[in-house]
Amino acid sequence: MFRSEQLFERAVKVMPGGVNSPVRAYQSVGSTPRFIRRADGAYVYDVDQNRYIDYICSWGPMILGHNNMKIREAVIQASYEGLSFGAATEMEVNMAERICRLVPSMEMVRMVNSGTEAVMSAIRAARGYTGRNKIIKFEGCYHGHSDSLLVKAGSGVMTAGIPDSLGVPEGCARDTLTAVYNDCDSVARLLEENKGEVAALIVEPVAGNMGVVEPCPGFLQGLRDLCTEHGAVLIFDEVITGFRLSLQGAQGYYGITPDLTTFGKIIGGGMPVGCYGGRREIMQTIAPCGSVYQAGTLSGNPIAMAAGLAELTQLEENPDIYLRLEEMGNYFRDRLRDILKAAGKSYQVTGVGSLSCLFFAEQPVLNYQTAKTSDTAEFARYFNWMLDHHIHLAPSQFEAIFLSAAHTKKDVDETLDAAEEFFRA
Ligand SMILES: Cc1ncc(COP(=O)(O)O)c(C=O)c1O
Ligand SMILES: N[C@H](C=O)CCC(=O)O
Repeated sequence: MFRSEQLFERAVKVMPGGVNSPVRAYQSVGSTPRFIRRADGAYVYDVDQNRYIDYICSWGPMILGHNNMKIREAVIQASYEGLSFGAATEMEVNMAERICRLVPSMEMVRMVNSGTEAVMSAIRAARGYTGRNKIIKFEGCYHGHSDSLLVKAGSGVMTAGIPDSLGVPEGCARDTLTAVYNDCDSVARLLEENKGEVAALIVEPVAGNMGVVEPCPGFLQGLRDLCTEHGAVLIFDEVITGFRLSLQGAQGYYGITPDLTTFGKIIGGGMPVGCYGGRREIMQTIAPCGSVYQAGTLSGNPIAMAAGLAELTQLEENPDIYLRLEEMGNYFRDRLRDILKAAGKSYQVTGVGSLSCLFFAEQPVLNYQTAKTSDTAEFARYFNWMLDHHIHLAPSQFEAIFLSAAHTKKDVDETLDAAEEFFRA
């Protein structure tokens, strides 16, 4: 028996599903999770000494590749000074200044410890600022696991087919309205029907949790206009797209300015971090400036700030990384489309920059409903074939394929050769 299997046997006895986050459990692909011992560059290595080309990249933060030397050194150096102080530090000022300088819509920021916390806090700020309760989110978008956002959510909840989680009181979900991604009319209708009651509209500017679904031309601008017209706060959840599509995230890439933005794991270089920020007048409602309460014992943790700053510094100093990722992403998607065509398959390849997805769906994927037409059994077969060929994909049809600056053309070709063999077979 392999060591991963042995560990999984032990894990399921003491952890729900054997994991600390549901998507890792491989339930929807019917195999055993590989237990990862270490990672370097574009590769992860499991406890059975197998090397895999990794396209999870810790769900985004490893944009520079795993075990980046400068991030590792920054973490080691910071650790000599102490692991946590629960007090103000210079490092967190540096981080806040950096984010505000790089992302013009961020006039003020507050650091937190995860994407979930960032989004939950941004929603609270928007409610406090507007004095309204209702929010609009999109079916299939995932914004972490806070109560009011576990409504028709993507990611693990979509994979497990439980989009409305048990344990969320009816009252928490009642104020969450859901619209159809890429459909501004569905948003306009909700805003009209709930006139003067909607505090915020939250969107993943590129949806990355129902597979990858790009915004149609005009969609994000339409949301901007509708929010302005109805006095609702526009929140871009850039936990996946932030510092990935560009140094200014998706908002820079598409040229749309939200009122608030959430960032997550990528600003921690792999450490548990998130932040929310945006317009000064909204952020000044946060305690101790204002009466919207939000706090965190470990927020702005010095080790996490050091790691994040080392990551952002490298991205800022090497802007060609984004050009390379875009080129590599286009190459990956184009060659995959050619492979499918040659195999007579009409599956959908989507994506932008370093984010891609292969939907086992026959029709174009524009939203949650069309994403759900995917043949998930066929995806599972593909996933396991790729895993057997040492390619580490996200174990769900409804997650993204992440490229990093460490992936070479050889890695991508090796991956696509395995895919080609699968479709030929
Ligand atoms: C767009 C988006 N928002 C929020 C979250 C929640 O972040 P976390 O898992 O760090 O709580 C995630 C990922 O999980 C995400 O992809
Ligand atoms: N889709 C999620 C992150 O973006 C997957 C990570 C998780 O929930 O463990």
